[in-house]
Parts: sequence; C-alpha cells; structure tokens
Amino acid sequence: MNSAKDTTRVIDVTDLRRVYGGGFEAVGGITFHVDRGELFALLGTNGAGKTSTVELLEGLARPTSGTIRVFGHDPYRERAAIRPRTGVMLQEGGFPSELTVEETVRMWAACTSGARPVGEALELVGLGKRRTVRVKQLSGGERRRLDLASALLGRPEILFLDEPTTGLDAEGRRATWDLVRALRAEGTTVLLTTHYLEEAEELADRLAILHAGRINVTGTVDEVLASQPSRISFRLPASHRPEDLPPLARLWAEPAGARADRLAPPEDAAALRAALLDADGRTVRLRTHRLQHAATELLLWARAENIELDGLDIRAASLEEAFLRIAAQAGTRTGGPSAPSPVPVPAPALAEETTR
Ligand SMILES: Nc1ncnc2c1ncn2[C@@H]1O[C@H](COP(=O)(O)OP(=O)(O)OP(=O)(O)O)[C@@H](O)[C@H]1O
Repeated sequence: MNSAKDTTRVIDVTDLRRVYGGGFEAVGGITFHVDRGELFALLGTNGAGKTSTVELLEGLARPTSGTIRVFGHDPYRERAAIRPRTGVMLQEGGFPSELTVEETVRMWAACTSGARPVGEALELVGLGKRRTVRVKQLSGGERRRLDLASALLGRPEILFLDEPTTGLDAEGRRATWDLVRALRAEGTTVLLTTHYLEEAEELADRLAILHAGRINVTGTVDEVLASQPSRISFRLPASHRPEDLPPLARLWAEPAGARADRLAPPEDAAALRAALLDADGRTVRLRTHRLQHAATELLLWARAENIELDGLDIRAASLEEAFLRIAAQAGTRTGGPSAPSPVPVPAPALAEETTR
C-alpha cells in the first residue's frame, strides 16, 4: 500500500458512459476515484472499455453522460488546465520512424514546459545507450520505453500508462515496474491499464476489473483477493468415497458458477460427486474462503483415516482467478447496445465503488 498521507482526490468519475456512433455502449456507467499518489489499475478483458475510459479521462473525447473531474477540472472542456500536469503513454506512440531516439525526445521536450533534460528521461527508461538509434530500428519493447520517456518528460503529477509493458521482456518489465514505483514514491498519481494481472498485483494500490463496459469488482488487491475462493485439490484414494470426506469439506465445494458465499451441501451422493469430483472420478476440487481452516480440517481427516492425498495442491486465491471468474460469470460481450449485463462479484467490503 502506498504510504502517502495526502489523499486529495485527483480523478473523480461518476456514472460515466461512452456510447459510440451506431449506439454501441463501450463504457456503461462506471464510478471510481483515484487519490493523489495512488496507483490505480484498470483491468479488463479485450474490449472491456479500458481505452475508451482512459481517453475520456485524458480529455480526448466527450463523455456521453456522467461526470469526470481531474484535478477538479472537466478534462474535455478544460484540457488546457490539465494537460501540463499530465503525462500520457499511449498504446501506440506513433513517433516519426526516421528520427533518432534522442531527436524524438528532444522534439517532445520542445513542446513541454519544464521538461526534464533529455538525457535524464532516456536514462530513466533505460534508453541512454540507444540515443543515436533511429526509431524504426527499435524493438517493440524499446518503443514502449520511448513512449514512457516522452510521458515522463514534463514531470507529470498524473501519469496515464496504457499497457506500458506490452512487448517488454521480463527484465524490461521489472525495470519499468521499478521506475513506476519510484515515480509513485515521489508522489506521482498513476492510472494504469494492463493485461498483466501480475503487474497489477505488484503495483496497484487499488484496482477495478472492467468487463463489457462495467466495473465488476474494485478495491485493494487484498480486498479483491479476499472476495475470491482459494482452491484445494487432491486425488481421493480408491478406498474412500466423496461421502467419506469431512462434512465441512463438502460444504466448501463450490459447484461451477455457484456463489462462494451461498454454498449448501449437495443433498445426495450423486450430487456430491458431481460437485466435488473431476471427470476422472478421483480428483477432488474444493473451493474455500477459509484456506487455513479447510486445509487443516482436511489434513487432520487424512491422518485420522491413515491415507495419502496424492497430488495435493493448496492454492491461495489469485488475481488471475478473480479475473477469469468475472469473465466467465459475466459472459462475453456480444456487441451492440444490448450487450449483456455483467453479474457483480459478491464483495461486501468492496461496495464503495460499483457499477450503477
Ligand atoms: N470508435 C469506435 N467506434 C465503435 N466502437 C468502438 C470504437 N472504439 C472502440 N470501440 C469498441 O468499444 C469497445 C471497448 O473498446 P476499448 O478499446 O475501450 O477496450 P479495451 O478494454 O481498451 O480493449 P483492449 O484490452 O483490447 O485494448 C470494444 O468493443 C471496441 O470494439
């Protein structure tokens, strides 16, 4: 968590909608905020509406309805007030390919008030040794870093990072994360969109998972994880049947698609088997919100029964699982104004900001 005490609201979004020509609703009424010095990650499936949202925050388009305030200003009508305080890293920087790295950043610096020295910006993103290379000769990852250098030039108070590490190798990704952390430590507010859940887990103070234009879950990483069940799986020895498992373990089993907080034990042996067992008839899969409790109960039972639980796998909830469950529960967007409504993930602790 960010330790910054200053909680001035930098971004405030209420009931935001964006409907494209033809009536397609890309952003369907979202509400969230980002405080000063926070890193807020916007996650989502392809076409979820992340870029459509970020473009509105940057003032590049007018919302269909709802309100946005960035530093208290309307970013579309008062773009001039916001622009000097903002750094934007787009998905495609679109720099002239014949210019060198240094010429490119120098060109941007000329349009930026109070710009960092060009060398400093290039060193920050690890392109110090590539300054004489033409843009067209850069790798995809190096272009992303050049995009980042230009976004950082004006020492922005808020940084919009749209998939900043796409195309970067593992080392480049780590280096970018370190840089983003350092910027945040200096007080920069960051709005990040990413497809890498690990990236959000590493960096985000808070996040929102967007699906089909709506926010399905939002909160700190820990809060989002707490809304997801952990998993236990193992192979049941031939000597034992699912009905022999301790009753609590049966309660923890979550049939596909069921809400983890509304579980009831299946009424008969056939239903219990269907809920617990894989197609192989031996692998048991349990889901639980109380991992330590469930694992202890299961292991004590196995010891009392004097059996080995082959292939035992005990896994804490991950952001990836949260993401996949949201995508699966909500279905996929079919397009058009009548796209299906997402099913909210049950998360009472996360109710502060939700789709309306
Ligand atoms: N100019 C446009 N006109 C009509 N529909 C559009 C337009 N731009 C985007 N869309 C649609 O809006 C939806 C949201 O797109 P958007 O680019 O915001 O999603 P995203 O979450 O950023 O996706 P990705 O992760 O694939 O980059 C998509 O279904 C997209 O096809």
